[in-house]
Amino acid sequence: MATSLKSLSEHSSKNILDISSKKFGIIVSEWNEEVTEALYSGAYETLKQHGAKSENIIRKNVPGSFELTLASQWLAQLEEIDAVICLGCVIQGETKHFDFICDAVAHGITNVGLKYNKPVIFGVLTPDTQQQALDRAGGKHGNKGDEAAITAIKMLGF
Ligand SMILES: Nc1c(NC[C@H](O)[C@H](O)[C@H](O)CO)[nH]c(=O)[nH]c1=O
Ligand SMILES: CC(=O)[C@@H](O)COP(=O)(O)O
Repeated sequence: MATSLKSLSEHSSKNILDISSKKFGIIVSEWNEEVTEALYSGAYETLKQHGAKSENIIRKNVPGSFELTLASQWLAQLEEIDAVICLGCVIQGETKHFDFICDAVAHGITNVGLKYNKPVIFGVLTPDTQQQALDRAGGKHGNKGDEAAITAIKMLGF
């Protein structure tokens, strides 16, 4: 279902896990900062609303989405981290650079989750335009950061 047909922020809180003792790493790409800061706010607030303690939410920044993979490995390898949320926004430009980044990040963080056997969440927007990004970072289609946080919680309750 396309995002345009549902809100990224809509979710059921039924049977949600008690996450008061869970520790989360959130990695934020600095590219398209207006968007990624909105994603971070959504993810942070959603975790808090569901019982996470602020001292158990560890934020790290990376230069761009391509660096999310290595940074997710640095956090996922820490025994005390229960889940990692990767937040970024890769906007289509004139060249194929977009494709290489998106492909690398999607495959990269998938492999980190498999390697360390813990949730590593793909909270990366891959829009064609800035407006599409803003629409999904607290705009008319909700907030991808909310969705990423809920996904992490649900995976911990698997
Ligand atoms: N164009 C975007 C980038 N580009 C930077 C890369 O992510 C990476 O930091 C660089 O290639 C050095 O390794 N990053 C984004 O997150 N969003 C973009 O739109
Ligand atoms: C996704 C990117 O790296 C992209 O924004 C860079 O733009 P361009 O493809 O025009 O160099």
